[in-house]
Amino acid sequence: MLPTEAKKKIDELTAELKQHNYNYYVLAMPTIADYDFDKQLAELAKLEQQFPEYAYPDSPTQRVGGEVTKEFVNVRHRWPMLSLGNTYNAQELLDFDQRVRKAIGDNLEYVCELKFDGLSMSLTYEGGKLVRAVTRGDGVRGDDVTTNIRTIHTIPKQLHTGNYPNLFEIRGEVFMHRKAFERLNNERIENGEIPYANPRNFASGTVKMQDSAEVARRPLDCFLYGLYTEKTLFKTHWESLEALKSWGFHVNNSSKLCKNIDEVLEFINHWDKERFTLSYDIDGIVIKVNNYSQQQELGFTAKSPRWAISYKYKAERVETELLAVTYQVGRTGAITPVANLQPVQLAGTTVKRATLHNANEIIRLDLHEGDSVFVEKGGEIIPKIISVNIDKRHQNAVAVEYITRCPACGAALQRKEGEAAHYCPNDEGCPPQIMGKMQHFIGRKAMDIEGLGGETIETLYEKGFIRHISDLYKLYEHADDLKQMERFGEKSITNMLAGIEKSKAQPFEKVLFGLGIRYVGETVAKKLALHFKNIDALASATYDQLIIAEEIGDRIARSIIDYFEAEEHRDEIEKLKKYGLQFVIEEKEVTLASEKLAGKTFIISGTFDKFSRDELKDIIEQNGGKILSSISAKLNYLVAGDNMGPSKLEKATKLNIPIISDDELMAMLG
Ligand SMILES: NC(=O)c1ccc[n+]([C@@H]2O[C@H](COP(=O)([O-])OP(=O)(O)OC[C@H]3O[C@@H](n4cnc5c(N)ncnc54)[C@H](O)[C@@H]3O)[C@@H](O)[C@H]2O)c1
Ligand SMILES: [Zn+2]
Repeated sequence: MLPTEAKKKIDELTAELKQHNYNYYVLAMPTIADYDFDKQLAELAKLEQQFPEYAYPDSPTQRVGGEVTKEFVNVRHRWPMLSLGNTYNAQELLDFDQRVRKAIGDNLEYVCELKFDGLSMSLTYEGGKLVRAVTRGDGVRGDDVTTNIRTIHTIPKQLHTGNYPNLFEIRGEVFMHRKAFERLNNERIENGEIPYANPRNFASGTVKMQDSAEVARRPLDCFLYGLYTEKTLFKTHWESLEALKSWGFHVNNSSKLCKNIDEVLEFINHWDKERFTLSYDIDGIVIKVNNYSQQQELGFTAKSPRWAISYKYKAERVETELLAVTYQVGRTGAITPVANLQPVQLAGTTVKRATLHNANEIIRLDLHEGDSVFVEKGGEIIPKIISVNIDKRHQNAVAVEYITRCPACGAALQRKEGEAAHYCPNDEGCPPQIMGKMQHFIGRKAMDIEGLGGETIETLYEKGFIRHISDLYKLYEHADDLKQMERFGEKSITNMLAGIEKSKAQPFEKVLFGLGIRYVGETVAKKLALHFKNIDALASATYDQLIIAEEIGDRIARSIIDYFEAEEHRDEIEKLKKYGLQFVIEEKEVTLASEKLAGKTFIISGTFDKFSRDELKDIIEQNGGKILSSISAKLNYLVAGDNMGPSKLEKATKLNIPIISDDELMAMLG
């Protein structure tokens, strides 16, 4: 290669890889597969070796890829947080083993660990208390995300007495279990938000949120895998892992001590198949030299330790043809472009469609009609188009152009500031939105109406029988007309009407979820119902009153206020009330355990290690106490846990209200 060519290529690759690092670490929305990223990085490293005069000192080959953000206080790491070299095949691993043995001799052991696919976190403990949690950032400095990390139940906030040093740092991986990911991602899809591609991105996006109440709603977990102390306490990594377990840390039990590289390869092969049985994603195996003094001898490169390496599993990928791009309109009006593909086998299933997320994705792929595309389904649950095979593009192929009007109702699409999705604004007149809302309402998790399915809703809508949710409850007036219709037997009509009648008994929380208020998923609806007890209290709640409720943050509070401001929503609720739906929570009979808190009022805020907020609330009420909905001079006690919002704290302090812990509350009960 000519030097001028090399320089151009180095410039290009450097710029491109930096952008990918930003997408991956800061936005948590990567646009290229890890495998391709690593291939490009290796290409750049090779060119830099041949033409060192053109290499940039801050090249992505020399630095950890992340950065610190402006939203958090940034903290310098006592020990830099590095990356890991990676390999994708056995030969590269054997080369690693050769290099290691050349440097330290043949007398060595390896520890093999699962490579959890999340984001690394550094935790500092002082006197057994968690004092700080910091992201890797650029490796030298990271973001202080302590309040968010405190919401993770498996991270101890206070260690039991033990023989741990007074000050130490421990590192691990924060991740999200696949089940939680699916549940929350489905909620996002239902709410018309853009889903995350995989649990890693979801976890990474969550840790960087400003709203700790929202973080608490998204269950994260953490495995710890590294101890850092001023004085070396143990001879080997394996011993330190054992100690971490005994101090109460969540250490993964699959790790294995291996005598040689053959045992390492065996471990890798074993987990290549077994990894799908885990409840979380791993993207490979980490291999570490066990002995600390040997680690020291091997040392570090600018970016990663020489005593460790990762073996990464490849995601399965196939090539197929793009048949057409179609557009779906969700119940919230969000438009989702979908790639319809020539059916192809991938990871054990037939793939016919892949999501394209939004207009940006089509631009990123530079998608043209009839393109041949690479589709992947690795840790990702939703198949995704990774890239286009440009070599196979037809001459004169036309670029795919995003629609400007709603495919269902023709309204001009809108795009909100800062959002990637386009919306159809015509929520009162756009058929898929109206039907989508009704389908959501009758669904199993909402009103669970027997004898009425999604397709029937479509037919009833098309025939003009229903326009709003409330119309379902006057359907019986049309029983005779319905029986005249094709495909509807007398029996099925009777069943359907009975199902609708029965749904009037569904509890308030289900009705509330069924209304389809943006961001009010199943869990949030439950919390709101418990807290506000009835729809009128919820509808008239102020912003301050809303964010006091458990798990309700800024975003949800605003959405609720918007919803109840709309007159058509209030009218609809009045109609549903008249039909006899439940808009008040069913009060459980409370048997008083004691009268010790009689006449006293409480507000519970923050998160607690030993109790959920609902449990504390029950305890207070069972002992005669009362829960208030907002901080005022009438309040006797604020029970505060971790992560209490600063505004609440300020208000309580101003009003001179005693702030007590859960332990102090228990002490009041004797
Ligand atoms: N697709 C993209 O756009 C894009 C962009 C940047 C980076 N990436 C991917 O990220 C990788 C680089 O990221 P990286 O620097 O975080 O390196 P890495 O993820 O390959 O390896 C280092 C990390 O592994 C994690 N880890 C998990 N389990 C571990 C264990 N048991 N012991 C020690 N560490 C463990 C730690 O968080 C550590 O920081 C690249 O190889 C690439 O695949 C992708
Ligand atoms: Zn429309």
